[in-house]
Amino acid sequence: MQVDFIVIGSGIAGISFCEQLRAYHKTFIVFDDHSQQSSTVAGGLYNPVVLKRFTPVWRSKEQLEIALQMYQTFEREFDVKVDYKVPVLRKFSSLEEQNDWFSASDKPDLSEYLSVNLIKNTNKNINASFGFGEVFNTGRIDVKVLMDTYKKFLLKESRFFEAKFKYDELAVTNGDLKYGEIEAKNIVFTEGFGIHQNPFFKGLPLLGTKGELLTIHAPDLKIDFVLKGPVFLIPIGHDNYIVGATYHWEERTHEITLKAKDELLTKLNTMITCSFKVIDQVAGIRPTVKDRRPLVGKHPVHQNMFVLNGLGTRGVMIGPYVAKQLFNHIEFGIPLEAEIDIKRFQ
Ligand SMILES: Cc1cc2nc3c(=O)[nH]c(=O)nc-3n(C[C@H](O)[C@H](O)[C@H](O)COP(=O)(O)OP(=O)(O)OC[C@H]3O[C@@H](n4cnc5c(N)ncnc54)[C@H](O)[C@@H]3O)c2cc1C
Repeated sequence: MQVDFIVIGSGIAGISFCEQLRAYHKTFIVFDDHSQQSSTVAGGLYNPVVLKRFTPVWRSKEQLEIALQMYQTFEREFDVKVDYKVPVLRKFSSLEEQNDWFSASDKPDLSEYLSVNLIKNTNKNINASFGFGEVFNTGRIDVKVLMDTYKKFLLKESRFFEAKFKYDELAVTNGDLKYGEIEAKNIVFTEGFGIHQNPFFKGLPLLGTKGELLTIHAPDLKIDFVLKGPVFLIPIGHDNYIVGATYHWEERTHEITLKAKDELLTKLNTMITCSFKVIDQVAGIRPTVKDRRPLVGKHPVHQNMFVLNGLGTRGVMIGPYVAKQLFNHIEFGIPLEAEIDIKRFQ
């Protein structure tokens, strides 16, 4: 079998890159062994503002434009709904925070994202005496539907190998790539935290930040917006809500922990007063990077070997943006932005 690309990983990074390949009619196959689950568990939220400090996300405008276009195309092509345009309300915990918000909303790079109206709380099940500020251009991608749909599509086309990619079985001779019976012009690694097993790129400073989320069932809560307090509370339908997430830098496993559950429940209990039941808990490792920028680029020796990683805490927005840059770089020779290029670590 001959293909233009082998892609290792079918998380948000892998799917975003494959969507570029599909748009340009490239042939490709995908390997995934489900060894990482950052995308599988992700809350799927996109939001152009850092809500702790009221600053814009790096390249927020460009990221949103490219990402929303990709999800829209995805919905059209595969006839599924993945993009839910849900508002995010930031809960204020003091008058000082309200003031900080209103001075931020005056800044040119934030004014289109932060509402200037103070929203009063009218829901008796929410604790928010200082009210909320609304963030515009936010939403939630149903990453599970995105991934399931894509896997089904790839399986139908016989392009999906549900197997571990064994790095030592990749033969690289004079620039030709061969893996078993497969000959490829290029290979792109989108393995998330799995990069640490990859002999070609494991030297890159991917740190990894474990995160855990709960799903709760809260029939009395009745909110149709994302509530941001000490944690996010994200409505997902049927009176269920995602609560999260935690950030832990020392543990690097996919095990759920009681410690994280307690931490999330303690924070949640400062936000809502009604009763609820925890119905699920999940964990994953975010592919975070030392300088908080993605890891994109070409292997220093093998010219047809590439990496697309380091999507960090915001894969939904940044994935399509960097996938497009990598594709344009490979196919049209357009230089990568210096800030995302792995050359910065060489
Ligand atoms: C708890 C939690 C909540 C989050 N919430 C959000 C959110 O609300 N919004 C947001 O934008 N981001 C969120 N994120 C971050 C987001 O999940 C990541 O940025 C994103 O999923 C990274 O995608 P990825 O494709 O790079 O990596 P991954 O999702 O880890 O995908 C890598 C894939 O490669 C496969 N793989 C690895 N090695 C091999 C191999 N040798 N052979 C075959 N397959 C291999 C793995 O099985 C995996 O499927 C969250 C993350 C966590 C953990």
